[in-house]
Order: sequence, then structure tokens, then C-alpha cells
Amino acid sequence: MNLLIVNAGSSSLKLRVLDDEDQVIDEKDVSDWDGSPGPIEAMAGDAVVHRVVHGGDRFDGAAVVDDEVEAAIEDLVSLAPLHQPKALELIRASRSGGRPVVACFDTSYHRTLPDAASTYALPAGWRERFGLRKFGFHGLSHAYVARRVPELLDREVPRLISCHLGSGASLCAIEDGRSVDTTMGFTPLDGLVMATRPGSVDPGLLLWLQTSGGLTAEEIGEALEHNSGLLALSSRSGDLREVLEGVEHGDEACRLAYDVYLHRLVGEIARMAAALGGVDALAFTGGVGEHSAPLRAAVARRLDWLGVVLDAESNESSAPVISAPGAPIALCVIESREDLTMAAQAREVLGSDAS
Ligand SMILES: Nc1ncnc2c1ncn2[C@@H]1O[C@H](COP(=O)(O)OP(=O)(O)O)[C@@H](O)[C@H]1O
Ligand SMILES: CC(=O)OP(=O)(O)O
Ligand SMILES: [Mg+2]
Repeated sequence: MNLLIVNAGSSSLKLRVLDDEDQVIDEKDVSDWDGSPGPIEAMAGDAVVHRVVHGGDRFDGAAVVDDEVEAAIEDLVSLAPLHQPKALELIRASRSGGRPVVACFDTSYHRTLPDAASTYALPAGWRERFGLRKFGFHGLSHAYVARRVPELLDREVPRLISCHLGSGASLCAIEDGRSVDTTMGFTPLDGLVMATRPGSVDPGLLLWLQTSGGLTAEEIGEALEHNSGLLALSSRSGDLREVLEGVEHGDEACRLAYDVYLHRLVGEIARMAAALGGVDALAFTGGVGEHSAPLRAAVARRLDWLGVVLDAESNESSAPVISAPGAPIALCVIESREDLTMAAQAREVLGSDAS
């Protein structure tokens, strides 16, 4: 059975048709995607498999979409307003086309988070009433990294840090293949500085903006989703390539944007290392992680105290392994293949029909 894999990100739509050997037989990327389902309709595939960012408490794996599953996905719209509504629209369009539809969730890989990592120190009544906890995201990507790095290095990697750096960005601490900590939280706003999202900010600051700054929750939400992060700091772009270009031309705002991005990134990597009690390998994935040699070099320099040693030449060519030979921590560059995680999950829930 051929699968049409639909990966709707915050800024892009990536479509892949995989045959039953997982070979890509057709693909289409829409980088400035407007949210419309048009591009999907023209693509082949016997079933359509969608990435859905938030699966909440309801989904700990992929699901064949029926009315009840669709309603459960809709219930989670408020927790990921940048992603969930678009995915829902695509799912509805696919269902009306008559092909079987499967949903795969960014959150399900993180169901192994220990309580110490997933629990917010908030009133018990709130946690119970609202189901407040760290869910974590980009799980389809982190799961692929967890599988691919030991294959690539041809050895076991008990303590791995996966750095998914795209428009959205998150880290995952992976112990023996399982997620044990991650930087995103209840929503995909937490953690690292991203293209247009700020990552972690003092919750007191957000409260103050409402009580004393006169901003509404809607205004704050809009700024946190669309007008923060690299874009806000650089006043130029959320695209790290353009920020780095600005740095080269002496643009002070771009310099600050890059410094903040890096400061937070290396700090969070160190936090993941602490959760794992050490690191055997660190993997870069996502648009920035796969393609930005200068960013990877800067991260490596700032983590030399941890035992990170880069091989400059392999880094420049974005080779699969970019650490110096014999370095205590392996550094890998992994092409993000959420589609392969999704295909495996979809074949499992579609059962024998899918083989
Ligand atoms: N060579 C590069 N240097 C820096 N950033 C890059 C490079 N290539 C791509 N990017 C960034 O990667 C991001 C897109 O990553 P991707 O993982 O495809 O995003 P998403 O899936 O979140 O839409 C964009 O913000 C783009 O600026
Ligand atoms: C969860 C998330 O932020 O996804 P993306 O990186 O695709 O925006
Ligand atoms: Mg993505």
C-alpha cells in the first residue's frame, strides 16, 4: 500500500508518497504554505497519513480517523492554535476524498516522560481539572533520530540529545531510545527561541502584561505565536539564514538575536545533559540543524567543556557524523524524516491492509 504522508508545520507543508518499501515515489514541499488543502488532492497514495501536533492525553499512538477521533483532535485546537486548525482542515479534506486517513501525533513519543520532568509545580486542583502537564512536541522527528543515530554510529547510544531546530524548535533527552525530557511543554510555545516564538518567558511577565500593561490575552497570544523569537529580535526575519547575513553585515539587532538564540540553545542542551547524567551523542535535525554549519560550529564551541569536539571539515559539508575522530561525544546531522516514523505508525494501525 502506498502512503501519502502529510506534514503540516507552522511554516511549511511537506508531502511525500512512500511505497511499501518506504521509498519516496513522489514529493512536494510548499514553503510558504497558506493552509489550503489543494496540494494534497493532486497526490497519489492509497491512504493519507497526517502529522497532528497535539494529541493531548487521548492519543499515545497513531489512530485511524473516524468522527470521534476527528472531534478529539478538534478539542485540542486551543492548545496548538498555530498548527492544530490547519491539520484539522487537511484531515477533513482528506476524509471527504474517500481514502482511509490516519493521524500521527507529535506528543505521543513523549508519553515516557517521567513525572519529575512532566509535572508543573502548580496547584493540584488545576493540574487535575485542566490536565496540565508537559506534553512535548516534535516527537515524530525525535523518534526518528532515536532510531537513526545508533544505526549510523553502529553502536548503542544510551544517552542521546536530539536537537530539532526548524521554524519551531525543541530538544529531547533520549535514554535508551525513550524520551525522558524535552524543552516544549503543555503547548509548543515553551523552551528554545524559535523563528517567531519566544520559547520560555517568565510567567510573571505575561501576567504583568495583562494586569499592568493593558494588553489582552488575544494580543499576547498573537505576539507569542507570530511576532516573537528571531523575527522580533532581529526586526528582519525569523529565518536564521537572514539573521546570520545581518550579523555578517554588522547589524546589531541580528547580532543580539543570534546571541540570544545560541545562549538559550546551549543552556537547554546542558539541561538535557543533566537529565541524562551525561551525553554519548548529540544530533542536529530540522531545517536549521541540517543546514546551518555556522550554528552547529557555534554550539560545539560553546559546549567544549562537555566534551564536544567538532570536525570542521565534516561540519562544513553537513556530513552525517561531524565530531572529531575519537571525541567523547558523537555529533550527528540527521535529515528530518518524520515521514518514516509516520509511515511505520500508519502501517501498524492500518493492519494487514497496509502491507
Ligand atoms: N542553511 C540554513 N541556515 C539557517 N537556517 C536554515 C537554513 N536552511 C533552512 N533554515 C531554516 O530552517 C527553517 C525551516 O525548517 P523546517 O524544519 O523545514 O521547518 P518547519 O518544519 O518547522 O516548517 C526555516 O526557519 C529556515 O530559515
Ligand atoms: C510543534 C512545532 O513547533 O512544529 P513546527 O516546528 O512544525 O512548527
Ligand atoms: Mg517541521
